[in-house]
Amino acid sequence: MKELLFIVNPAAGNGTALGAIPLIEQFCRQCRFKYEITKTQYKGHATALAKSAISLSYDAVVAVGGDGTVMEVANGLVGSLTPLGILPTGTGNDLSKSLNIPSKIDKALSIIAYGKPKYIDAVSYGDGYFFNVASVGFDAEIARDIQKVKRWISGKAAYYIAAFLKFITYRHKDVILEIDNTKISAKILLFAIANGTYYGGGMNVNPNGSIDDGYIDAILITPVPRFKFPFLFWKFVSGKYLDLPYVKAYRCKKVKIHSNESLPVNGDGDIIATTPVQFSVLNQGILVFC
Ligand SMILES: Nc1ncnc2c1ncn2[C@@H]1O[C@H](COP(=O)(O)OP(=O)(O)OP(=O)(O)O)[C@@H](O)[C@H]1O
Repeated sequence: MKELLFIVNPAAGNGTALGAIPLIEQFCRQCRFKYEITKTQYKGHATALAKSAISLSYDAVVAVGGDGTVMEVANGLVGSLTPLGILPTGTGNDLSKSLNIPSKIDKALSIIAYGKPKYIDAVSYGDGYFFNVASVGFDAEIARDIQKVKRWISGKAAYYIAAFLKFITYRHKDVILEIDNTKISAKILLFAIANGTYYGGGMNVNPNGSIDDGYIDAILITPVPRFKFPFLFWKFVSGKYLDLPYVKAYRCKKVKIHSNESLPVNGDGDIIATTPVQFSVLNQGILVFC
């Protein structure tokens, strides 16, 4: 008989995660699983809850929420033998998309109930780990500004408004990148450090990436004329942009980013740091049902 712990973020997906609780209970009763459901009370709580669950030998600790919740739970489990389960009930759910976890709750629950966990890589940024995609530049500034927009508007509309405002106001940034042993000075539209493939609500940033190969894909996008944005945006969303003259991709183990200006760093949809920042890949960092 399986024993599962569900960590539910009541704030995720405008209440979608909370709405999943009756389905979780019904599913676990039908499968005759032992289960516990606990709700987070504050930002960061999920990491503490997951950490203290490691010694209790659950068959899985399940993050019920969006990318932020998953990152917090995963940070509590990284390096342990306790597998992570994911019920994608947030606004973005990009890591789930990178891992092919279905968005329907009953199907995602079946993967945890009947699937086998596999190792994926984690990427350290000093204070913790991210598991999908980090970035600096255009999209990281949107991730920062979205918090202000959310005071007035919730959900995806907040993202579209923050993105539109950034499109009008963005100034390209000067950075120095150290990608393994190669040093590059560049002006960037954005620079992505990708472990998974999808981010920003389903954009295919890293079409050739693999989340379990022991490598990071570093993707440098240099300035693009503003009038070309709409055309390139479509290419970016569909993952058909790596051969454009503005784009260079590197497969590596370590990345450092320096800049004169302190720049926000987005990791799995949240601001996790500011520059300077250093990333390194941890191969087989966490077990996940996917
Ligand atoms: N009880 C809580 N109250 C408020 N915020 C919380 C609570 N528990 C966790 N959080 C925070 O909620 C944030 C959003 O969570 P998550 O990303 O899972 O949901 P989301 O709906 O996908 O949000 P986003 O719009 O960021 O994608 C996380 O940064 C997390 O730290």
